[in-house]
Amino acid sequence: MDGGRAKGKDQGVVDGVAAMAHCYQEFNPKAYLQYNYTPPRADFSRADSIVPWKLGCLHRAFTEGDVGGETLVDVGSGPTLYQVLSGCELFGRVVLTDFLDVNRRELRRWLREEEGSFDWTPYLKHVCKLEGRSPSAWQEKATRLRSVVTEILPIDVHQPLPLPLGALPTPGADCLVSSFCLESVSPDLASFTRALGHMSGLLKPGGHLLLIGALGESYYMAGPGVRIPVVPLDEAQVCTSLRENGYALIHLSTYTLPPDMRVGVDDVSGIFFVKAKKM
Ligand SMILES: C[S@@+](CC[C@H](N)C(=O)[O-])C[C@H]1O[C@@H](n2cnc3c(N)ncnc32)[C@H](O)[C@@H]1O
Ligand SMILES: O=[N+]([O-])c1ccc2c(c1)CN[C@@H](CO)C2
Repeated sequence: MDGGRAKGKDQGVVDGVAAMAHCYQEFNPKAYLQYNYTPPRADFSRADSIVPWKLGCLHRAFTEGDVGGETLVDVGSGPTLYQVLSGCELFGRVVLTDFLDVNRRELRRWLREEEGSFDWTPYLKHVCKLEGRSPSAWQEKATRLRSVVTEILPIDVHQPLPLPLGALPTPGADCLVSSFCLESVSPDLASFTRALGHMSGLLKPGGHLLLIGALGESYYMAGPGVRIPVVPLDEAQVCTSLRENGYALIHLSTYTLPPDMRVGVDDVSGIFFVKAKKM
């Protein structure tokens, strides 16, 4: 109770979202990259490593022939670029987005080839191999990526209009990709579903959504002592949220973490990959 009045549902929503935003003030991009995007989770010599699985899903989804257009938006990019390594070959305009300036600055560091940026070379080489190209084509891919990433924008999926007005052409993006964002920024399942709806407002009807997320995760570490709560999801909840937001599911696949991929930085049990179409 606040001042003797029962808090309305809306106030509860505002408080939950504000609490999540507060958690993210301590997000440490370098630590996050170290925890999740280096071996064993990013071990390209292991068929059962998480990152090669994600890159394989993205490669297949982008190269089946039904996805295309001008604009690809990545929602909640964080400090990572792997999400668009396949998509960058299909779209003339790739928009990266994140809630935090520290992450947007980390992305710019790589795009501008500045000192101290994360080394995405193994990822570029792996995706070139998936594309049937020589791994030595990784520099071409890096050049392509740098040429099509036109903006790195602030975003808030809890706002009905998550991006600055005018950021996208009127019909919306041709394709959205988002990974580990919605469930790790929402206080509960209802908020996750609402945020999916807000995000979908960025996508044109008939456009495609590629969504990667955590299953059964209740927290993750975003730096030493920085523990961020996560909405624990199961596949059925993901499918229900998609349906409630007007998506037709095209494909859902899941990955179950082997014991040695559980490295103490979260309690995630599985990963889902969704390809869906906005009806
Ligand atoms: C778990 S990280 C995911 C990063 C990256 N997409 C990946 O695949 O690893 C979640 C990201 O969501 C961002 N975020 C936090 N609050 C957000 C909000 N309200 N709207 C959009 N993104 C938000 C964080 O800054 C962080 O970069
Ligand atoms: O194994 N991974 O590739 C990987 C990458 C990113 C993340 C996870 C696992 C699990 N936790 C989420 C935050 O909710 C972030």
